[in-house]
Amino acid sequence: MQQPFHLGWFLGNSFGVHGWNQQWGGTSARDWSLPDLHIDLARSLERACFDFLLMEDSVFVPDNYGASMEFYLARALRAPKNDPLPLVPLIAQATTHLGIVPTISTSFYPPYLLARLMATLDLMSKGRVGCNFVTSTAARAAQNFGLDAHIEHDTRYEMAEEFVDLVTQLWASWDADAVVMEGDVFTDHTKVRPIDFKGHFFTSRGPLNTARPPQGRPVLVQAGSSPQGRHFASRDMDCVIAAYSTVPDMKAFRADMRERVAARGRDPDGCKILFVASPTLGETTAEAQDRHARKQAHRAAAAEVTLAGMASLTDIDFSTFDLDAPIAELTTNGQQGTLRHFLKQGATLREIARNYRYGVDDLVGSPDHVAGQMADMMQEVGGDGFMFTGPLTRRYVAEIADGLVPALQKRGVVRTAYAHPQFRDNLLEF
Ligand SMILES: Cc1cc2nc3c(=O)[nH]c(=O)nc-3n(C[C@H](O)[C@H](O)[C@H](O)COP(=O)(O)O)c2cc1C
Repeated sequence: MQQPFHLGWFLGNSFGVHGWNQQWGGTSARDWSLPDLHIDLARSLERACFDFLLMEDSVFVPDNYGASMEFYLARALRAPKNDPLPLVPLIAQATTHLGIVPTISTSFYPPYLLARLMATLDLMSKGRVGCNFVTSTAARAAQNFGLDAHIEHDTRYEMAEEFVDLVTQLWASWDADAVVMEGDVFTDHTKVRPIDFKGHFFTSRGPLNTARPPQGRPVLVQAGSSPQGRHFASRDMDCVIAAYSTVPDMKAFRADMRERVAARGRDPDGCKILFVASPTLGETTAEAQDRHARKQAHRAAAAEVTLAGMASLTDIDFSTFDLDAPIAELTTNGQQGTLRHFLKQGATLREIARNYRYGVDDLVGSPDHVAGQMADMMQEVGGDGFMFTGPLTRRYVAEIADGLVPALQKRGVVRTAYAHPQFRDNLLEF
């Protein structure tokens, strides 16, 4: 009997514009700033017993392609985009078990504010939130927060580790049994303590002025893939998400992460590793193959969209490069692991744009066929699950939640019911 695996949904472009100029987009582009599409998504994921919904975020309008904001704004790529945090309580109200993971920048968020905000959300949702920690990667983002240039890549991760140290201590500044509500006493003051945190980057006295989060601390998630990103993730994270497109790359990442987690004195099974996947489904395998071929042809014809997307993640203006010249090694202060994965996919930029796979992209077929492919892949990789991602339309969500997941459930490889009320307990269940 195969060990079951976990399912998450990685919502790229988060609370931005979805479905604009796309078939099956319905009214979601016009209604982009309303929460309805996200709430529908969350309800579908819960019906399919997903562990969690992760909402990406970024805090800048890109101008990395052609030194102008035009490419991005004209196509609604990355802007406009609302802050995803206000969606969290709305989704929590609309669901009962789904984990909800907004993205937080450790480079720009004041740690005390973040600790209080996440504790509040964990209390409001009775223990169902998590936090995707990113260091933010764009110079433009840094400039929105008063810096001339972004903090150096590895230093950002040192800050991130200290940030997590501090917020974790703030969450623990109230004992679990501090609120007693006995006689005249609401809170036992002996169970609430200052933390007097004095780090290299951050200082905070504490304690938090709200109570301890029900999970002790929200579920901690991270997606860095450089050696520094992996090192950061290994100390505290409950879950690491990664975008690789081949089984050997997935296996190598998993083995490396588990080694790093063990080297920190932790049980490697305490840190779940989930891989990004975008299946293409059809009622028959032939129909799915046809859809996949059209998707690939579309990508090959729209090289600029791929290159502009990568430009905004790496601060490299690919519009200035010869698309057919051999591509040299490039360096970035942005997303280093992502750039490395991108450059591996061809000899020239045109070839890379044509071939580019963000995650596991070649799962193609009927729901039952893809469920078999995914089960086999997880068996080979060793765990711990997948993060679906793709163009957010209600049609695509239904294909995954109401087509593919029931096929996975039939095979017994994903859960059919939640065993626990809280997010971390479900994540660590198997
Ligand atoms: C699935 C996934 C989701 C991510 N979500 C975000 C995000 O919401 N915001 C962000 O700034 N970076 C995001 N990243 C980027 C990572 O935080 C990280 O910068 C990137 O993977 C490169 O790793 P490195 O910085 O360690 O080189 C994401 C990466 C992956 C693979």
